[in-house]
Formats: sequence, structure tokens, C-alpha cells
Amino acid sequence: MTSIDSLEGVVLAGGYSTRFGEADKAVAELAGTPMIRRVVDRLATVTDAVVINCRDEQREAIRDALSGSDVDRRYAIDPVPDRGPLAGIGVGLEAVDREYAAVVACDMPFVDPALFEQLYERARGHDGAVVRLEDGWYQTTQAIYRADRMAHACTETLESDDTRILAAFDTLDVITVEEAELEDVSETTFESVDTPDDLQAAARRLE
Ligand SMILES: Nc1nc2c(ncn2[C@@H]2O[C@H](COP(=O)(O)OP(=O)(O)OP(=O)(O)O)[C@@H](O)[C@H]2O)c(=O)[nH]1
Ligand SMILES: [Mg+2]
Repeated sequence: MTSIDSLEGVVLAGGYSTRFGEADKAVAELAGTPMIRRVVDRLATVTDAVVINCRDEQREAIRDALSGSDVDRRYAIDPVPDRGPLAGIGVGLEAVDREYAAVVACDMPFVDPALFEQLYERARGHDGAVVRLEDGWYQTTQAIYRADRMAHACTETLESDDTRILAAFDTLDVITVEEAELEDVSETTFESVDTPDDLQAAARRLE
């Protein structure tokens, strides 16, 4: 896979991972490698620059988790914590200087870069591309967005009554890609690790 020039990565890590317990799932080790490291390494096959969105107090541990990676990394710190994933996407996208961003949550360690290649092809000329899963759910935290347009929509939506990520799409031209249309994308790409049990189950599969 080769790097896409107009694409930057955004990793969302600003949540409090309450279902995970005391620890921050972003830096929790999955089979010896921090989850966020796995996500960044996978993004690095389609882009050479990544923005990490997190809270200020997470930065040091995340920096340690990513040390030695040769991806250009920048941090976009939440000015106000706990404003939800839409706020995190907005803060991350504000820091992007390329036209498009591949946004992915830090708890999706099996993210398949092939997905981003396909979504990018569909997103070009539009404001983004997002997968609709077979159950009808939109996979908004593993998607491509046009950085300036979606950042603006995030800000506007946060000021409205409906702060769901999908509400931000109302004023945008985001392409829907049906899950069935994806070609050769790993089945585990959308799996998220939310609890210690999820982590154990994922680790067992990697043994
Ligand atoms: N910046 C920011 N990111 C968030 C926030 N809430 C969730 N996220 C991110 O959005 C992604 C998906 O959210 P969740 O899986 O619910 O993660 P979480 O909120 O940390 O975990 P729970 O507390 O267990 O729900 C994760 O990558 C989180 O880091 C938030 O309030 N601010
Ligand atoms: Mg949450």
C-alpha cells in the first residue's frame, strides 16, 4: 500500500474509557502492543501524518506508546474534555492540514487500511465517505472526512440541540458506502475494544 498525498490520519482517544475500568484503553496493551500504536501503525500504510486527539493528561502516556514510530505525529488537545466523540472529531480535524482525513477510534486495533483506500476513492470530490453496516448503523468513527468541511459541521452541530455525529452530516455531502460493497476488507476492521473482556478476547485471537 502507498501513502495517499492528500490524506492525513486522525486518531480519536479523548474519551474516558469508563467501560474499560481505571485504565486508559488507548494505551492498554493488546498482545504486548498498545492499542493506539496498532491503530497508528495501520494508518501509516496509507498516510505519513497523523493527528492524535486526546486530553492533555493522556499525552505523555500516548507519546510513550508511540515512541519509535516513524509517522509524523501531532497532538490536538481537547480544550474542553468530555464533550463526546463529535467534539473529538472536530478538534482532531481542526489540526489537519491536508484536504481529507481518515478518522479512526483508538479502540479499533484491527482497522484495515484497505478500507480507507476504498473510502477515499468514494470521498474524493465530496465531503466524506462512511460505511453503513448491515444493521443500519453508520460507522462514523472509522471514516473519511473532508477536514475543513467536517470540522466546521462539528462546531455548528455541537452548538445545536442534536449533537450526534450523524447530525453533523445534515449540511454535508457525505457518501454512504454499504458494508456489502466493501471489497476484501477484514471482517474485524470495525471491532472495538471497550471492556477488559473485549481485550482478552482479542488477545486470545492473536495468540
Ligand atoms: N475527544 C473526545 N473523544 C471522545 C469522547 N468520548 C468518546 N471519545 C472517543 O470516541 C471513540 C469512541 O468512543 P467510546 O468507545 O465510547 O470510548 P469512551 O467514551 O472512551 O469509552 P466509554 O466511556 O466506555 O464509553 C473513542 O476513540 C473515544 O476516545 C469525548 O468526550 N471527547
Ligand atoms: Mg463513550
